[in-house]
Amino acid sequence: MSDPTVRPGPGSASDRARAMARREAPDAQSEASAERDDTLAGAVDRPAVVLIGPPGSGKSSVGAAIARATGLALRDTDNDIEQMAGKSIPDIFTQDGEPHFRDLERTAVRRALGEHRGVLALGGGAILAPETRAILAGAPVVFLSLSMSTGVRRTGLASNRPLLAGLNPRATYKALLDARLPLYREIARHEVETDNLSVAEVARIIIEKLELA
Ligand SMILES: Nc1ncnc2c1ncn2[C@@H]1O[C@H](COP(=O)(O)OP(=O)(O)OP(=O)(O)O)[C@@H](O)[C@H]1O
Ligand SMILES: O=C(O)C1=C[C@@H](O)[C@@H](O)[C@H](O)C1
Ligand SMILES: [Mg+2]
Repeated sequence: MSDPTVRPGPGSASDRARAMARREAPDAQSEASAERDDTLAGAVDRPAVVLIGPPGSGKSSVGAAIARATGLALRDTDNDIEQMAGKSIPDIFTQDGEPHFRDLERTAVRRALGEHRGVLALGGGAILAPETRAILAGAPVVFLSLSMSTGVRRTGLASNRPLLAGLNPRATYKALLDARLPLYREIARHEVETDNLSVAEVARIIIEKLELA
């Protein structure tokens, strides 16, 4: 996978973006940036890194570790969706249904891509939307991959993942992986296999690959 932005020169757009991200509040949203929403999504130098992967792959925890280590701001579109809806993700699924959740998610991802310059963690199913895959083209997307057994273990104790709440989590997780793997790989610039790595190790690999520090 080629990556034209991994080795930016001094004073490059990426350097400026990182400097701005350190100054910016994570969810600062000016009127101007709201207007830029549609036009700038997909621009190559924003955000600094976009994390994708199935539930439990570590997008939120690795994102937080990268943010701590680099000083970049962290944004997680799952949090943005909960703010937009004024309720938790399980409540959105239960009360409004998955299609409504996916609508909110498309909007949240488009906004975040247009205005956030730091570390961006996406929800596990965000890449299901063709529109989202299209606007991710050119962004520094990192796919955190993992096996079914690791995914089931990491998500097993959490009750906040409505898609995995069924009777047979292993089969559900396998079906989810099978359906999504080609989509994650279609848009990823880098893939980090996380089964045998700690959160800190995954974060360090990404920081080095994308020269974020
Ligand atoms: N590389 C890792 N090694 C060990 N534990 C990990 C690793 N990555 C994530 N975890 C643990 O797995 C759990 C799920 O991680 P996390 O919430 O970051 O996943 P996620 O990709 O954001 O999931 P979701 O799509 O549901 O938001 C957490 O308890 C986290 O500490
Ligand atoms: O994998 C998925 O489809 C999801 C993952 C989470 O991050 C949340 O976005 C939501 O629970 C759906
Ligand atoms: Mg998460």
